[in-house]
Amino acid sequence: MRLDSLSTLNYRNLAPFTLAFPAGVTGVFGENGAGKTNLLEAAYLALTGLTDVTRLEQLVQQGETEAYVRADLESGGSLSVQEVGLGRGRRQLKLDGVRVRTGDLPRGSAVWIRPEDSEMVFGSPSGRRAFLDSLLSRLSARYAEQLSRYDRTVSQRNAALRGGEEWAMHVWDESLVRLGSEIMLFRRRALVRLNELAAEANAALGSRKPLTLTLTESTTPESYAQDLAARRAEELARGSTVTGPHRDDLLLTLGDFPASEYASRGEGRTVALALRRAELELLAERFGERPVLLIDDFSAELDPVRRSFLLELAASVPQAIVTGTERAPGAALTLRAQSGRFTPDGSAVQDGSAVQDGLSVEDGATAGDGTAVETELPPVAGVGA
Ligand SMILES: Nc1ncnc2c1ncn2[C@@H]1O[C@H](COP(=O)(O)OP(=O)(O)OP(=O)(O)O)[C@@H](O)[C@H]1O
Repeated sequence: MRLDSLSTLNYRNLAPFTLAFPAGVTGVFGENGAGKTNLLEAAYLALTGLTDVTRLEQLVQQGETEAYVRADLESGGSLSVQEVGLGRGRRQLKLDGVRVRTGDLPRGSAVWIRPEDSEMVFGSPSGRRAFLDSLLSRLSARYAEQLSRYDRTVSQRNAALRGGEEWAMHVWDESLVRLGSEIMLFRRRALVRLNELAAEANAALGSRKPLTLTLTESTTPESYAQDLAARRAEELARGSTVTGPHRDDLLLTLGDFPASEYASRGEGRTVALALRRAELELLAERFGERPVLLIDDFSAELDPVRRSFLLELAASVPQAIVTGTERAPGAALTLRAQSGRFTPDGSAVQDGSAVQDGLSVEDGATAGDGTAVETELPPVAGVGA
């Protein structure tokens, strides 16, 4: 998978641009607040259609009402264009000019490693479930579909519980058991390979304690219906569904103990990196192509083993974008980030635009020859994805 170029307009603090990326590693360095994370976030959104920001207007530059990102991609020898238009609570996706849903975009196109990944280890079960569900949804469109049906069923069932509609429960239970059981079985199957890959990555990170991933399930496919019936009174009293895969956890055991409670900060960071490498390898195995790797703030990684692991991982994929407050070693291209603008290292910013060795940094509405570049804002009004 290759990101040939990325364009943004009105995206957070980023000046409008079209950036061409070479194969290999692109290093982006600059001071705090320069827009490095925003660049990776925009790239991830354009590549996958995904964002974990719930209030989409946060992604739109202050003072503007709509934003736009576009990725020109190369995959298996063919080219495609993915566009995302953002407005207040709205997201419109296009693939080669045609409106699509997130699931219609290539699902193995990018992996994003961030400093806050440690929260997966130390935070609540919902963060670990989100990691698992997001990965499995990308591995299987069927999983994504069934999970979204299951989540809708839980919400509707909760409303019925709050309304005291005990008489309707058998209908909700039937859907819940069918969808929930499929989700549990899929998770169990996927976990076998995920576990192997995470253990390998943990060892490659020099950890002397083995890493094991297990599911802690609140019920099983075999006992789900009985468990729901047994907890009916409690559920009616609480007005919520208390058993099922939406309550499960991905237990990360390092050595003999749960990492969430016993790991040191550094060990937790190692576990988080192992999970991300496992994600990358699983997507590569599933789709037969290595994703674009986005690494945010490699320079925050002070441990030399983890730092070289990150840089080696970046070198193991056809293309990676690596940000930091210092230059990434071995980069094919180095960009300096400054106030939402990106210029090749060493080149002067001229009227906000620069061109060097196949890289073009085009600012605003005109390219070098004065013609319009890909920054026209597509209509996003009245749509949702
Ligand atoms: N919607 C928005 N409109 C305008 N500016 C925004 C918006 N959202 C975030 N910003 C600004 O973008 C700036 C750059 O943030 P970013 O996280 O990309 O910096 P960074 O270069 O990664 O910094 P660090 O090295 O500290 O991680 C921040 O100063 C933030 O206030």
